[in-house]
Amino acid sequence: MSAGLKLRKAVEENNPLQVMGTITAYAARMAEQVGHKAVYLSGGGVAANSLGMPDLGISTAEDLLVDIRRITDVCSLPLLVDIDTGFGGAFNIARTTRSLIKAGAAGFHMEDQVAAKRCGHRPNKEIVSQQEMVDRIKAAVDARTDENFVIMARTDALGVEGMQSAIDRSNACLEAGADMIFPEAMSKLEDYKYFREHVNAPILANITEFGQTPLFSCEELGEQGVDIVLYCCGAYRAMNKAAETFYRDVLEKGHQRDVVEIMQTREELYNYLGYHEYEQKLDQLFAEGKEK
Ligand SMILES: C[C@](O)(C(=O)O)[C@H](CC(=O)O)C(=O)O
Repeated sequence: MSAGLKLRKAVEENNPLQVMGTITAYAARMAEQVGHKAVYLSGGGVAANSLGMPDLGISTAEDLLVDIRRITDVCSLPLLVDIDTGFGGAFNIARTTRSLIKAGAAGFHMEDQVAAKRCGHRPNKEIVSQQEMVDRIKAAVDARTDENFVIMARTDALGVEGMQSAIDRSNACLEAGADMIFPEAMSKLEDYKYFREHVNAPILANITEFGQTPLFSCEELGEQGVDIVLYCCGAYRAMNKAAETFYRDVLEKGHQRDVVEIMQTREELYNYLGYHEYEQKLDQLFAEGKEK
């Protein structure tokens, strides 16, 4: 079953589907083993984690592809990827689409911001015309080499032009062949319901911390008709806070004894990695040589 089909099935079977942001291959392994059904690669996450840069359209498709391949190599869950504005014109979007499929991604979301984009929860966003966004979607649909690969249109119009524009843009994208819709930065719970009633396709709610959207629960969102709940950066933020605590504590105290309790143990790490199985394999493979 292709990754895209896996994602479509997961959306159908889970109401709503929780999609977990996993910034690294190891985090994806953890999310899978904890029991999640789908994972996500955040554009802001790649910029911050892999490049040490802000989410302002600085990363390239190749930056993303490196992280995608690492994740799909070790995690069998469908991976949804944030491709910002698609990394250029129609031919670039086509290339991005094909490269993501080859790298094993299940789908992407592409947005209607201008190329010099901002995080969706920041002020002063600018969006391209509806026609330009429709052309972006058409380029991706036309380039798709797996018809089940999910093309999700993200619209940042709500905070710029209002609800009606977000609905109109989403419907235009669906007509152009998009499969799912991501209305960015909703602030009211009932807006999801209204939006879903006017957009006949699965919709994603991005429940990102410290942004415009309150931390609605999965149950509350499900009641509004939301199909997918995205936790794009939560685990990453938690990891970063823990790392910062470690750095500060060791600097201040000259030892790490007080922060050991917030750490994952060596054994836990090894279990997620299958370290002991690897070791056994190594011993089996080279047993003969050792006996001599
Ligand atoms: C979804 C998002 O594009 C991301 O990069 O993960 C960001 C998340 C965030 O900044 O909290 C977004 O623009 O919403």
